[in-house]
Amino acid sequence: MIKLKEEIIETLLDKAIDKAKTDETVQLISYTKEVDEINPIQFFEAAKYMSKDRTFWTSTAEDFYIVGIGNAYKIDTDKDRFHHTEKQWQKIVDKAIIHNSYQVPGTGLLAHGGMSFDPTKPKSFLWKKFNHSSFTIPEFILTKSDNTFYFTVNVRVNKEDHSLQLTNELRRMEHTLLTYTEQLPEGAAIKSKKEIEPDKWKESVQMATEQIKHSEVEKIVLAREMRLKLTKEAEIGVMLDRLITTQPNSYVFAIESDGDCFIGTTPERLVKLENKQLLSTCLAGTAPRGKTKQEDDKMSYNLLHDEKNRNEHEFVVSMIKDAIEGYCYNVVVPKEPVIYPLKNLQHLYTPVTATLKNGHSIFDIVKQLHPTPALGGVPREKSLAFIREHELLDRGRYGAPIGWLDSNQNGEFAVGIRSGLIQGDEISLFAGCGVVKDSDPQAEYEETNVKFLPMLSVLGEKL
Ligand SMILES: C=C(O[C@@H]1C=C(C(=O)O)C=C[C@H]1O)C(=O)O
Ligand SMILES: [Mg+2]
Repeated sequence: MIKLKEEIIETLLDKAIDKAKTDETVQLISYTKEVDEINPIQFFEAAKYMSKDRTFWTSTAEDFYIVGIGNAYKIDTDKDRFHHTEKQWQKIVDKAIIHNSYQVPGTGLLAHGGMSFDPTKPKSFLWKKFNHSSFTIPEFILTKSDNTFYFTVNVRVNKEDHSLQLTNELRRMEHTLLTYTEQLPEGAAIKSKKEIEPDKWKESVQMATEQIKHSEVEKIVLAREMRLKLTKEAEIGVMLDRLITTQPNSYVFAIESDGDCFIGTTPERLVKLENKQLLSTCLAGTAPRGKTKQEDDKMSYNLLHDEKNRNEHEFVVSMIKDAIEGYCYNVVVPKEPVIYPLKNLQHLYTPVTATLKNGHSIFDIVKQLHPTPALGGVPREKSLAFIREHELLDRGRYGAPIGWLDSNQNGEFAVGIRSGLIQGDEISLFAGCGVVKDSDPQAEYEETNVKFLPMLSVLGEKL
């Protein structure tokens, strides 16, 4: 195994401190080395008392993990978020001293974070700890890719720093993070559960169908909230661990912000970019899973041939295709969706592949795509206006882009659904569904119930 020699870190730090002295600026150093196998959940847990800013990301199908601890830099903004974040990020990348000999996507200097669903909506009390857009460059990152483990340190250096002192401090933190062996604590369970105004929500679905029948609006996604009280403070590590083992074909994510935590297990990829190759996903149209193989196959067949669900899905496909065409070439869209099976439900799925044109970034694509009709509606502005007026919820980060990007222009964003906001011993869960002209409020209500299950089940709810 190649390990970065400790002297190199010291040399890098010396170089950066000298530069900080001459330029009168703060320098950002990033160095990456390969380390022995380590469980990403343990790495996350090890930092429990070290930082209130931890980030967790995995794609369970690919066994790919990024876990971030602390922040070397934060790009936070409420206004003009794509432009501002991209400009800041580019500035940081241009000036940083990067030592990463691996070039593996998701290693080295990277930003991890997300945005709110609707930046025009004033922030409510529920989401007080989350800005409309916030990206962290973690101080310590563990990346697992192709069964290889990488440890990255991003450190800010100023002219008063001493390289030996800093090296010792970093070495101490590294030791704590990489050698933690405590068992996971006992998870919290559900003490009480409250659906927020379910009848009013069904009325809003009815109203949406009326609007769809009588105007040019064709689809509106409506979400609702369930508030849980737990037996003790939520154990984020335990929840992540359980989500990973129970949710195949999904992303499992967590973003902490000053003690609150947005957590979830979403199957919905917004965009993945690797060496200019782009993959986006249309995911809309839902059925439960069958109890037997035969019943399951029948439900898949019915979903694939159901006009209402195909309609819901098609809106997403045509929008994503239109949205990326100006930014990409070689856009390939299969003609028919296939089934995307999850533990508790199944979706219609169409993957879209393309090659990103030079001069564009993952932010350009996220900006174009969000919100897709899988979370907003058709047409975009009119459906958003309906949501703003009638939804009984501040979505905050629910349904919004969450993900990471590295300094080599790779990155991945998912849509933050099947998710919840943890606040100590309470959690708000969110679930929504695509309302079209022939939606039945009771059936949509039941669809949202199934979408709550992945999060409820890791808190001990028996299915
Ligand atoms: C809105 C959610 O999911 C979205 C709505 C779907 C639908 O209505 O069929 C399916 C997948 C997602 O695009 C959610 O899970 O909260
Ligand atoms: Mg649906």
